[in-house]
Parts: sequence; structure tokens; C-alpha cells
Amino acid sequence: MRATDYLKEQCQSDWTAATTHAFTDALADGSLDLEKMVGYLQQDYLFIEDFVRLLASAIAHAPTLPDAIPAAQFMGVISGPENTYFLRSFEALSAQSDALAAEETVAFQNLMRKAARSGRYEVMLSVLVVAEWVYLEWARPFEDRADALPFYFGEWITLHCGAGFEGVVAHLRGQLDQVWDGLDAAAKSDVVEMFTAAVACERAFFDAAWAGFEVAT
Ligand SMILES: Cc1ncc(CN)c(N)n1
Repeated sequence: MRATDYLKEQCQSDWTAATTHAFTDALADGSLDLEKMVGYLQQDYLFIEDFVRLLASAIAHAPTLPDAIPAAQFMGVISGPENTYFLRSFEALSAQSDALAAEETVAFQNLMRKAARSGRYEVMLSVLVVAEWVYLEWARPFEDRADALPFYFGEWITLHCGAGFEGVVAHLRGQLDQVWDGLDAAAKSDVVEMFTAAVACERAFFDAAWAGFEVAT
């Protein structure tokens, strides 16, 4: 079994909850309350800030240039089309981009900062794999609906599926699968801990978004 499949199995109930969530169901059928979408986007923009730093750390710790290139190209997507998606959405929804981090966001930021500071590629990958693989799994079934939705719903789906994004997830998973075999028991246990903590953070983030993050005005 692939290491990343084994890791997913260790937290299957949180995984299923995060990838089949009422929040993303409502986003994909266009019925999501716009206040909830704004609250989610404000908190997710804070998430992205630390995510970019974590991705940069992983790029810096990749063993070879070919290992680093796909993540470096993905950085261009996050800081290009994804960043402008946020800015256009805030404008279209008459919302500001600045917000105070909610508890669930702080928990995720702390996990990403811990992974980035660890200096260990496998620990960084544990969080990155979760963040992108969870999003691919929820978004992929909705790919066909994206074009019919307002862009702030539809583009959030298309940014997280399609051949390019599938390739990002395949690369990150492949990197973690590859390094896993060379880890000792303690390092494997650290990976399991970070991976399961990240999945719990994803679930908690969607739960909080569905309940409604406080909107900054
Ligand atoms: C909380 C969270 N997790 C993952 C992703 C996907 N990049 C995201 N935008 N936000």
C-alpha cells in the first residue's frame, strides 16, 4: 500500500468529513450563504499566507531540482491566479481582505509554522499533501458544475481540480511516498501525527466556515 493511502486510513473519519462537507456541497450547488463565503475567504486568505511560507520551505528542502520544480511551479499558481481569485472575490462580494484569525485558522497556522520550522522535508510534505489532496477530493466531483456558478464559487472548484492540480497532488504524494521508506519509526510516527493533525484542521476549518466565521467589516 502507498504510504499516503496508509496515512489517510489513520484518520479516515476526519478525512471523509472534510472531503464530503455540507459547506462544499452548498458552494458547489450555488446555495451557500454569501456571508459564510466571505467569512471563509477572509480566513482562508490568512491560511494562504502561512501555506506559501510552508511551500517555500518544502521547495528549499527538496533533495533535487526535479523534486523541487513541480512545487515551485505550483507556487506560481498560488501567488498568481489563486491570489487574484481572492482579490476579485473580495471586490465582487464587497468584502475586505483583512480579518483577525479565528481559532480554527490559528490552529492551522500554528501547524504549518511548526512544519516549516521543523527543517524536515517529510514533516513539511505531511501538511502540504493533506492541504492539496483534501481539496482535490472535495472539488473533483463538482468539476462539471463550475462554469455555471458565479466565479467566486466556480473558480474555487476549478482551482482545485483538473489535470494541473491533479499533477500537483500526484507529485506531493509521490514525494511523501518516496521519503517514507527511508524514515525510522520515530520519524514515521511524527509524519502520522502531522498528517492526522492537518486532516483534523481541515475538518474543523470547514465546520467553522459552515457555522459561519465572524465577518470582518
Ligand atoms: C484550509 C485550506 N486547506 C487547503 C487549501 C487548498 N489550497 C485551502 N485553500 N485552504
